[in-house]
Amino acid sequence: MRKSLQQTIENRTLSEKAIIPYIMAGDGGFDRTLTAIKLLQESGATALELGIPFSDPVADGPIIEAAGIRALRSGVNITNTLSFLQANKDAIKIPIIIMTYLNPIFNMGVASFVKQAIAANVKGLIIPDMPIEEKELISAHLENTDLALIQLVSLTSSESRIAQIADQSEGFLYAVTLNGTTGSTATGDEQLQNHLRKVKSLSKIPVLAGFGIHDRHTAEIISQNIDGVIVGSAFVQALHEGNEEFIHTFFKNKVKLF
Ligand SMILES: O=P(O)(O)OC[C@@H](O)[C@@H](O)c1c[nH]c2ccccc12
Repeated sequence: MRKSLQQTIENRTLSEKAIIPYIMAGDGGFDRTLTAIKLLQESGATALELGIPFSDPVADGPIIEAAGIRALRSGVNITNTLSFLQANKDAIKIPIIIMTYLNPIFNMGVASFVKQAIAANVKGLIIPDMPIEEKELISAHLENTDLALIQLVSLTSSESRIAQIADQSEGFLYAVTLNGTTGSTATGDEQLQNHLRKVKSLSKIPVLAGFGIHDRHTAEIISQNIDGVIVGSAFVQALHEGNEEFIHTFFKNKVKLF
């Protein structure tokens, strides 16, 4: 089933690339998260990746880890994040993608998690510590829903592995641009461009790149041969510091922040 997240990404203006910011749920309080979501959607974000704070965020670098610690300290978890989304469903116009590790989902119970995510109008899921071989644990609960289970390919995945993962991904395919944690620095060098061209050629669904994309310039270079980018640490940092200028520059506009 082709899920609506894929359609949203394909429907963007042809000349434009999709931009999906990642932010940490409840960093600075849920009021601030709502303000940030409104700002980003008005600025032109295609969708939003919302991270659930977790005590052992293996894929995350220092900026997102610190945001996670702030959120955890103020009591943010998967349940109150979904309640927050459900309560603000009408104000949130862009598709929300939840990024969480497997453990919090299992703690909550997969069926109950899926039910509440759907009630909160969540459109996508990124679960970085779930290998594709185990996706049935979640995907069995997603049949006939509009919740897309997004898969990741890494720089070291073989061609046949990329093809296999692309085939099973929903919404879009997430191409990780570096071997490391979030918040490192990616460059759009020729080797990466070749890799992304290859990923794009092996995928029937849109391809977005993420990890280390820290400014507009890098986003433009990296998205040349694919459909768009995901940008986390740079937005998390800018929002934490109240740095409106960074967001204006990234989206090339002037929507008011706080
Ligand atoms: O922070 P960066 O370098 O811009 O990377 C994207 C990213 O933050 C987001 O997609 C993400 C945050 N935590 C993750 C864990 C795994 C995969 C992806 C993510």
